[in-house]
Amino acid sequence: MGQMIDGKWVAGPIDTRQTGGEFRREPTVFHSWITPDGRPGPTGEGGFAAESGRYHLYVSYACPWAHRTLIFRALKGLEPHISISAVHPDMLDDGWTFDTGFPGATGDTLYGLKYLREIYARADPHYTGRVTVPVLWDKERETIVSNESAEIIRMFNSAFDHITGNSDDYWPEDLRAAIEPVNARIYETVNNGVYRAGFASSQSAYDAAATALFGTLDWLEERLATNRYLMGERITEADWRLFPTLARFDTVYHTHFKCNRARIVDYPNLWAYARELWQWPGVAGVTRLDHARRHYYYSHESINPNRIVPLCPEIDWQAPHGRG
Ligand SMILES: N[C@@H](CCC(=O)N[C@@H](CS)C(=O)NCC(=O)O)C(=O)O
Repeated sequence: MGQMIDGKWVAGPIDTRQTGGEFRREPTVFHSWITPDGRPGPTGEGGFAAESGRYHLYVSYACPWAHRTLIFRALKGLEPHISISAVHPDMLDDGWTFDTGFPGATGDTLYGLKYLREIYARADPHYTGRVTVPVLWDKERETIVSNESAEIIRMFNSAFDHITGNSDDYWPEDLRAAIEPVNARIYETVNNGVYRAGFASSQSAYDAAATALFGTLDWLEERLATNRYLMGERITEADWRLFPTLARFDTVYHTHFKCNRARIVDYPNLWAYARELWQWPGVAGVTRLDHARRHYYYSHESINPNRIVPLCPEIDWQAPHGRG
C-alpha cells in the first residue's frame, strides 16, 4: 500500500493509530461527470460528453467498488463503448500494478504503464491522495473524470442511453428519496462496514463495526422475506451496490475481516437474493472471486502477515434461487 504526496509515491500501510483504532475511508478527489451533451454534472467540470470509445475504466476485479461499475457497464450495454483495463490482484508496496501475471489481469491497455499511480500522475502531476480503483479515464482530454464508484454508476445509468438505446433505469425518480437512506445504511455498515471490522486495530472499533454489520444483515434478511428486491418489485442501484459485498462475504470477509457471526449462506432470503443477482445476465462474467480471494488475503500484510491464501468454501452460486 501507499499513497501519492505531491505527485510522488510514498509506500506504507493504512495507519489507524491516529483514529483510536478506527478505519476511515478517505474521500475521493476527481468528481466530474459524463453527461449526454457535456454540460457539467452535479459536481466538477463540464466538457465530458458521452461518446462511444472515448472513455476507459481502470478496475480491479477484486475490488467491490470497481465491481459495481463493471456491473453497470454490463447492465447498460456499455461494453462496446467503454473499454477497460484490469489490474493485478496483488496490491503491495507499489500499490495497484499492471502486471499481467494473473488470469484476467490485462495490463494497461491504453499506455502500457506499469503502475496505476502513473495514471493519477498523468491526470495531475501534483496529485495528493490514495491511488484507488475504479478510475474513469477520458482518452481525449487524458484525464480522470471520476474515481468515485457511486457517481460513476449514476453516469452509466443514463448518460449513454441515446447511444446504446438502453433506457433501463436503476435510479428511478419516484424511488430516489427512498433509495437514499437504504444506500446510506448499507454503505456505512455493510460495504464499508466489513472494512471497518477488518482494519480495526482496537477491540471497541471492531465490536462497533461487526455489531452494526450483522444488525444490518439481519434487517436485510427480514426485508427480503417480503420484497424481491431492496426497494420492492423493481431492481435498483441499491441492490447493485449491496451485491459486490455479498458476493465476497463468505469467501473473504467472513475469515479475513473477522465478520464471522454468520455467513451469507446462513441467511435463507439474503442468500437466495444474492444468487439471483449473481445469475442476472452479464453479472457473473464480471464477478471474479479468484481476484478477490488473492487480493485480500495476499495484500493486507497488517491482517495476514504470512500471506497464506486459505482454501475458502466451495459455494454453488448457480443453484436455482427460487425468487420468482
Ligand atoms: N470511494 C471509492 C473507494 C475506492 C477504493 O477504496 N478502492 C480500493 C480497492 S477495494 C483501493 O483502490 N484502495 C487502494 C488504496 O486505498 O490505497 C469508490 O467507491 O470508488
